[in-house]
Amino acid sequence: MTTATDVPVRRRGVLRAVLATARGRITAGFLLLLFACCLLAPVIAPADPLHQNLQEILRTPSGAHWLGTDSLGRDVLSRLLYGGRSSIVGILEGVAAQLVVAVPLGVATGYLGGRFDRFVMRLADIVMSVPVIVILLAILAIFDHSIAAAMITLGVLGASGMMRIIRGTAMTVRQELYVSAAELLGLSRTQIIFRHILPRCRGVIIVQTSLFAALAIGIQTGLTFLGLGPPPPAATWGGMVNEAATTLSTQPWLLAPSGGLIALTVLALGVLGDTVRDVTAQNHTSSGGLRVKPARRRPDVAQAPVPEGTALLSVRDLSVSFLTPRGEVEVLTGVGFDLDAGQTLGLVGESGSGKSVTARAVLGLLEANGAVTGGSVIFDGRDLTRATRRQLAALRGTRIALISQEPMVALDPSFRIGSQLSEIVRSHARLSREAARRRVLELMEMVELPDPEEMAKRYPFQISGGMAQRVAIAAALAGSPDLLIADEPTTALDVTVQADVLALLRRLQRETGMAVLLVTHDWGVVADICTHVAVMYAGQVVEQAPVEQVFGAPAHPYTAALMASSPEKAPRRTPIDAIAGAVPPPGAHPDGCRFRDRCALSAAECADDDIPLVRLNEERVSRCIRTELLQAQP
Ligand SMILES: Nc1ncnc2c1ncn2[C@@H]1O[C@H](COP(=O)(O)OP(=O)(O)OP(=O)(O)O)[C@@H](O)[C@H]1O
Repeated sequence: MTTATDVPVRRRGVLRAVLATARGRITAGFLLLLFACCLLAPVIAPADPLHQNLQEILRTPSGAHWLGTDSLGRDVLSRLLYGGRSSIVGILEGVAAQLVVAVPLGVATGYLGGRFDRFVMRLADIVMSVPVIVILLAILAIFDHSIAAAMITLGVLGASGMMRIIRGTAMTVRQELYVSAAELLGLSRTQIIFRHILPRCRGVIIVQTSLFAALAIGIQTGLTFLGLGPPPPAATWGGMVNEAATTLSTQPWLLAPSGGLIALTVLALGVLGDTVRDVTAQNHTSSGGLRVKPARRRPDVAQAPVPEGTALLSVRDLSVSFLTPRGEVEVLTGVGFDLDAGQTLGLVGESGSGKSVTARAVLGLLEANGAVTGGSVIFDGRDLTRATRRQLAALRGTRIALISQEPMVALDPSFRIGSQLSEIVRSHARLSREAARRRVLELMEMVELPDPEEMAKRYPFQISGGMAQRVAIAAALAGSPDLLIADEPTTALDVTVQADVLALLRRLQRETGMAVLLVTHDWGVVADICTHVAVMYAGQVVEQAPVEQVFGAPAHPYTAALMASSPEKAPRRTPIDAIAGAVPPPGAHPDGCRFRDRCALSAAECADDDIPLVRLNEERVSRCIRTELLQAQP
């Protein structure tokens, strides 16, 4: 789900997420310290880097010379610090040149495409074929050994690689639905580039920049080592390595400070780049830089309508947080429910109550800025919150399948439906082409697609939304899952088609005996196919019970209000009884009962403490202390 707030979330999130990892903190800290020390060299260096003392040549570290002295008795630490200044300035010049060329061109070619893209790409091909070292040597000769000129040239020549990568990312983002929506809403190209494309490219830009910086240090050191940089006695890291090499047999220590510092700097830049890549990649199982707390057990919470241990899916005390510009916000708090084979549990609630996040957390598919911070998701006896990415990937599609609101998004428009289904079928079982074809036709029949043979030959854009949802259901069934998670599977469909798809889901569930977790905000859908319902409000389950009991008499004022506001319940031509106010955003919930500000039955004690789930009967729980009052109402 992409919200209007996503862009700033990502902008602030990368730095925080990098710093939340140990390697991010260590490498960023080391580089910052190095940069600060080098830039402050005139203030902190213990000696003049050019001052020679022939009485004290080739000394090992001592109190007077922390890193020893070189063959002319100069203080190695001071020379390293001063040499670092020119290295850093050179790197910054190269990085700046690379960014100035690569970012605008990469974003523009990826987003605009067309002739401009083709022209720039051909130019990039030519630049990439140029031998960089020859050009650098020529530049150094022309510009009198100017490292700045060499680094700027390196930045410009290296920009074509970075530009290609940014272009690829921009092309992907261009195809996202929210970018199309922004275009339809009339945002200008510049606005779209700055609001949507650039923030998504930020990760790759940082990664490429740190890799380029590492490369630039290597090349700069090589050039100064060969004496192609500033002439002696100027302090440069490469020059120091050169000096150390000449005295290697008499004083091997001399190589350690310069060689070690160069190696550490290159390593730190590489690791920092990797860390940025890891936190910005859509690594759905990463903690997104959030600290995972052990499950908080609340002994007073009676949230197990099905006895613990027997349910196929048992979500216990699940908490999920996201990193946002306002810091870490808890979006789910102690969510719990059970779902057994053959049951269909409807997760209902207003927009923003946490239904989709719950479904994604069960699948281990939270966005990179989110993480499960407590609780467990026990599926068939295994805690999925502790499963590795590989284990989760092995479960998804086989034992747990997902169908979403937008079936078309899951179908690749460039392949025929039959071939896409066949690929999925063959990923689950080793089947010959012919056996896979038969299985595809069988699945298509199962989901009641008319004329499967003919349908298999069609492309996704040649079928309707309802048909596409049936194809998506067939794909989900290919692995014979035990649990099907359906996130608003009928919301995008025509009303008549909705009924058909629901009937299909009901029949398939009856025949296969799978459990279904259905996210919806439609009570009609709940009444139609659910056996149980869990009502969510502001990141908590406020009531869970079998559907008949909920429809008989809601046991939470929110359930009652939600049902009353349902369009299906309202008599024709009467206004819908909408719930006043809105779901409080995560992080801004009132104390005590989260619904109390909107609740007609709210009393002073509702604000006192967190309201626990109270067991009303064997199969029913409610997070309300005034349930009797509600049920006494006509
Ligand atoms: N990646 C994210 N970063 C920050 N906040 C998020 C993220 N994803 C979801 N949220 C927040 O979590 C809350 C619950 O979102 P969720 O999508 O689960 O609601 P929902 O009940 O499914 O609503 P809807 O029916 O509109 O999809 C919302 O306040 C949403 O803004």
